[in-house]
Amino acid sequence: MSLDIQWLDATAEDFSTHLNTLTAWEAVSDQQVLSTVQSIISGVRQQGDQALVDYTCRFDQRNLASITDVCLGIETLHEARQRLNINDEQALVAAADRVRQYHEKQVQSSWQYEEEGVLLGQQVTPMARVGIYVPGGKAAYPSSVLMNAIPAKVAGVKEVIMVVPMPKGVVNDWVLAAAAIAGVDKVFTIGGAQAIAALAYGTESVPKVDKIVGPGNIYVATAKQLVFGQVGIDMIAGPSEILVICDGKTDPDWIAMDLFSQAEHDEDAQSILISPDRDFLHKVEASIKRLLPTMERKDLIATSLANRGAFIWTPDIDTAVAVSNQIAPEHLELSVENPQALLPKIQHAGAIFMGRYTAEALGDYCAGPNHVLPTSGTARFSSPLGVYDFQKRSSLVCFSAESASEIGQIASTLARGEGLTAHARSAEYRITTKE
Ligand SMILES: NC(=O)c1ccc[n+]([C@@H]2O[C@H](COP(=O)([O-])OP(=O)(O)OC[C@H]3O[C@@H](n4cnc5c(N)ncnc54)[C@H](O)[C@@H]3O)[C@@H](O)[C@H]2O)c1
Ligand SMILES: N[C@H](CO)Cc1c[nH]c[nH+]1
Ligand SMILES: [Zn+2]
Repeated sequence: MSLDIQWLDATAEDFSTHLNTLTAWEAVSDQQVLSTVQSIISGVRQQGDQALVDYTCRFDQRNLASITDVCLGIETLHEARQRLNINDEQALVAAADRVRQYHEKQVQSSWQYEEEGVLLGQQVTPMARVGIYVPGGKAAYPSSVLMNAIPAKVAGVKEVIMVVPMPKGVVNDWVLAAAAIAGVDKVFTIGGAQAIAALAYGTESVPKVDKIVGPGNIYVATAKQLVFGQVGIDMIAGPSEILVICDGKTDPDWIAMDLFSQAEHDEDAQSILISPDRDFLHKVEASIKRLLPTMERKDLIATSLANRGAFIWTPDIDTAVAVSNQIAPEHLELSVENPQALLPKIQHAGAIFMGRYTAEALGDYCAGPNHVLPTSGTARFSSPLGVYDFQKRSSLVCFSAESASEIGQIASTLARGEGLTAHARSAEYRITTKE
């Protein structure tokens, strides 16, 4: 099988240009996708359930009589769980337990403090109803059910509505069982932009939610970007990414398979290996050539590697880290002897996998941390999906008569400085003049 993958040299003059081309991915950059998504969103807003039925028949090749064919209640989820074999069910439960334990550490609590007649604080409350998008086009993702729903439930969200496309109407027991285990309240087997529009605006059957989280393809990402403001969103998650920094001493087959692990998600997934050892890069290339024909998704992997795969040679590990910081990858594997020593130098990465034994795939399923992570360089400013995404904060303010009088003077002065006399007088009513 022929292999088409870019080779880059970090010391070359045109390196940055190549790197920028390789790493650029933007949801709302494709005009055709944008106009398709806009028209789907307005279709759902105008025609509600009927539009959902029509789009789902068209895009997921389903034969639906009515919207009720895509609504699944809790009993259906539990029936799917019962159908799983015991080993598979136990693996899901074990993964869910690890994910829950990790996320319980993220819970933020309310706090208050008092100083001289003033009480100040922050009250933390869960969102009431959230929508989780679970991708289901090219593959089904029970692990994404756990990663999206568990933090919501740990945060205390009362109602978790899940949407997941079910191409050709093929029921995936894994996905439904994961929803049962994670405590999802309702499932609609719809996907793409139409599912996002339904959650954002509500239809006769799909309840409008406060926030939509979860990854998806370009239609999903574009739709999330367009409905933001109407509802909250977690992030715009693009195609999966892996960047491996290796000192050249890990088994090349392991690294080849780690690169495949993200390439097999999507034609636009990004898989990059950086090493200061040129011979090692060649060994990994040989491993890829040998192993690729053995892969079930060999064509998808080959396309992905050709589109956005790269071997990057750097003069040393520090330069490898600098290049990685420039890319800000979703997943960063530090396949080196002492990953702890590199940690302080890592500025941007969604998740950091430390040491030769820590395959990124463990993080995708059951390590504990969330696998919904910032992609496309957004790790520069955003973080993994977590309990904090489902909690919101209200400020608390309480003044005694004396403190209202004292601090009110400052408010009054500033309000008059802004020319806002109602503000000023509101504060002044509470100012008591001392005899
Ligand atoms: N970041 C993460 O945690 C994570 C986890 C799992 C998957 N992913 C990513 O999620 C993505 C999943 O994509 P997917 O396609 O498999 O599933 P998906 O569920 O995101 O998309 C499927 C839907 O796309 C819509 N669609 C497809 N073609 C269309 C067209 N021509 N016009 C209008 N709508 C169309 C359909 O409505 C369909 O239901 C991949 O990029 C994968 O890398 C990310
Ligand atoms: N690697 C994906 C996130 O980028 C998550 C996933 C789910 N299943 C397998 N992998
Ligand atoms: Zn993965």
